[in-house]
Amino acid sequence: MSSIARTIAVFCGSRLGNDPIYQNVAEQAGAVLAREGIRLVYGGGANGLMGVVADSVIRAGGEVTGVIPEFLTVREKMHECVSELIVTASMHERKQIMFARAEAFWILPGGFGTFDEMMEILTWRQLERHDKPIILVNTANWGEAVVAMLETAVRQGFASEQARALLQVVPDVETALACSVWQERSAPVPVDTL
Ligand SMILES: Nc1ncnc2c1ncn2[C@@H]1O[C@H](COP(=O)(O)O)[C@@H](O)[C@H]1O
Repeated sequence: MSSIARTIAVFCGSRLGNDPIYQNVAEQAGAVLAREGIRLVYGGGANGLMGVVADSVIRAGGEVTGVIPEFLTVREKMHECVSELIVTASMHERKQIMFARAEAFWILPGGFGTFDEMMEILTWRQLERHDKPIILVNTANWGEAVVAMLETAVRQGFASEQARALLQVVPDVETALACSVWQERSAPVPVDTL
């Protein structure tokens, strides 16, 4: 059975970026998730766009799960007001929990950490460890360079067109929502096989 995801992981920056348009999209993402009754799973911080998305969901009465490694609780200012906060022993445990709980992934503007999270979830899909939608919201074309990198790999013969197509690139959050269709599985991939 396919339906819109009930829990969506958002990967985005722990900084705000230098254009208010990035904060706007983070606020919109939170508002849309809350409006649709979709739980947000995210990195658990109060800083940057991560904090903006979480605050926006909370303000609109939605549900938020934050997942943060113990060593980042100070540096990324652990969010105190989320519905559920999971403090993990490591970054790997954080990623596994976010992966297991989410039924779709939205990539919003961010930096190196966001790129890492996107590439990992994308390569897990390339390796057929899951079939959850991965959607990059390309606000103000912020993702141009990362998409160009993927397309260069295809041109150079290091990746297939099919693998490139696993990342959906959309202009806005409403389109991301429409693409967040997930096929329910009776047996999800166990996270310890990743
Ligand atoms: N290597 C990493 N793996 C997973 N997550 C990471 C890594 N480095 C940083 N992060 C987290 O990603 C978000 C966003 O980071 P930005 O660099 O601001 O995009 C943040 O929670 C980092 O802890």
